[in-house]
Amino acid sequence: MRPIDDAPVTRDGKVLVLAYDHGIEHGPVDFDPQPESANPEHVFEVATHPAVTSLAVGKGVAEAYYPSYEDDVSLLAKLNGTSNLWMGEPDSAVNCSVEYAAEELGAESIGFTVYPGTNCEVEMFEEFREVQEKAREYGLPVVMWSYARGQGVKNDTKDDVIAYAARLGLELGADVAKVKYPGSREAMERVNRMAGPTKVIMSGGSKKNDREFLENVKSVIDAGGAGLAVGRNVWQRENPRRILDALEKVIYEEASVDEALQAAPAKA
Ligand SMILES: O=P(O)(O)OC[C@H]1O[C@](O)(COP(=O)(O)O)[C@@H](O)[C@@H]1O
Repeated sequence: MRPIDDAPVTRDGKVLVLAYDHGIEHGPVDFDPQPESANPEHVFEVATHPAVTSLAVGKGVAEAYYPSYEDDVSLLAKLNGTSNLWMGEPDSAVNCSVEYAAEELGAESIGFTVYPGTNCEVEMFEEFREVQEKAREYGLPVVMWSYARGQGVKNDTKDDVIAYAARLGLELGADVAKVKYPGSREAMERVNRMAGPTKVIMSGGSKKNDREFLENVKSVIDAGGAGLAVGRNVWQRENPRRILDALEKVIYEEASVDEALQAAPAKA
């Protein structure tokens, strides 16, 4: 049984995960462009925007801040993560269980990173199996951060590699596969086909200008993708709610990029 369609973590079948696990994955450097983004409370406030279907954070941030927001934000518990200080083959430490996420944190969905192609792939696939099966017991949808990288991967932005990463989401039982943007609408259509019923969402990436960012999102939606998981392109902006207004138009209202930009003008 796939729990995604009825779950409160989608809106009209679409997905906008606000990602905020960067304190683990990248460290303080990501917060420097907008210092207030280092304060989880600021990002929880941003996550109350109606365009956001869930907020992805690790266990510690969830424990400290989610109790004040559980009525207004849907928690996606990110169960594994590794710091940028780690210099080994890509891997990710499991630092929270599905049981803890569901029973203690109040999570409504689960996030888990898998690096296909790493020398740690066997262990990561096995860890994902445990998480996926336990999440099924709790009826929680699973979002797989599917990032091909490691010694087996020559080019992690190649469309073929991204299509493979999305396919692995289907093969391993993810409800949603989060992949890098493959560069064009055509490439994204193939990525979607490979994933079957697994919803595919694009990873936001480093901060871009409004138009370039929204055009990438628009091509994902036009290609049949479900949406995106985005961190820096929202909370590294001075006015995160403005870009969320524009994303709301593009993702849920089939607006063009021009329409979305007009509805959320820079000097509103
Ligand atoms: O491993 P990478 O590519 O450096 O980025 C990982 C980060 O990107 C995300 O997947 C998405 O966030 P961004 O939109 O800021 O790229 C985060 O969840 C994660 O912390």
